[in-house]
Amino acid sequence: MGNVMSSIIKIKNLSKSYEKRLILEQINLEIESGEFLCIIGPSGCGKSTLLNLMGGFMKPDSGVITLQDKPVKQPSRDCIMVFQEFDQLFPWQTVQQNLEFPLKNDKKKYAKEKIRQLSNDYLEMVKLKEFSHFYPQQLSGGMKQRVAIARSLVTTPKVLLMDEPFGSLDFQTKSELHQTLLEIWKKTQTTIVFVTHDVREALELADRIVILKDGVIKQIIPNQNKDQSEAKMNEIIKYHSP
Ligand SMILES: Nc1ncnc2c1ncn2[C@@H]1O[C@H](COP(=O)(O)OP(=O)(O)OP(=O)(O)O)[C@@H](O)[C@H]1O
Repeated sequence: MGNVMSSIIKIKNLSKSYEKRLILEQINLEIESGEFLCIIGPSGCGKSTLLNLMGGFMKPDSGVITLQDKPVKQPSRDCIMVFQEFDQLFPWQTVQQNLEFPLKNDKKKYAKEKIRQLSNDYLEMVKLKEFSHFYPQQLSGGMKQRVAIARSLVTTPKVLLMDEPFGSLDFQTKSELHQTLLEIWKKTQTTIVFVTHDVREALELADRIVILKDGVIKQIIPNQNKDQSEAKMNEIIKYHSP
């Protein structure tokens, strides 16, 4: 028989408003363990709000989100967020020190050698081994984002939440990062929830694409075969555009 899939995140009847303006209305969604899910939708439709709720950075007005069947009440090491801004790195620390920081503070109390080994492994995964002694200000935007991804994953969270992480990068850098991210995702089997307003980016990356609009999920489009044809693009744009 086929795989038994299990949901790692369950969102039930979730609503959220800001100052009486309803942003998300009765959202229901289950995210499978190991899945790469993209959320797309027009600007201001509540994508970041939904991601922040999943990460425990804010509370819903009603409804519930569970991570491995436990209600999400606050941010946790199991569910890490990567933002669009590059300046999440500590400027006074080298690339390697930035990567080792979360490991040194992890409740697993890694030995020194293990910390070095893990940081080296992840630097290799994001192809930045030769830059381990560089400081963030010596790196390009794309490189900083590679470090941010490595730092988020080095403590092996269950879920990675990414809020338009490549939004301000050029096309070439973006495609390189897509490849790196897909490689790491396959290797680590982390569940990834990725917010973007770029249809092509969603088609390149996602197993499933959630289209959010007017406070509700308009459609969920399967994309296991990463079909980037014009027909598929149009299928999404049909729901996505105003
Ligand atoms: N803290 C807040 N207080 C009041 N309104 C807010 C707050 N945060 C977001 N909003 C509003 O809620 C709506 C949804 O915002 P959100 O950032 O979730 O949208 P988004 O889909 O991520 O947008 P974008 O694609 O432009 O980043 C927007 O209209 C925004 O102005």
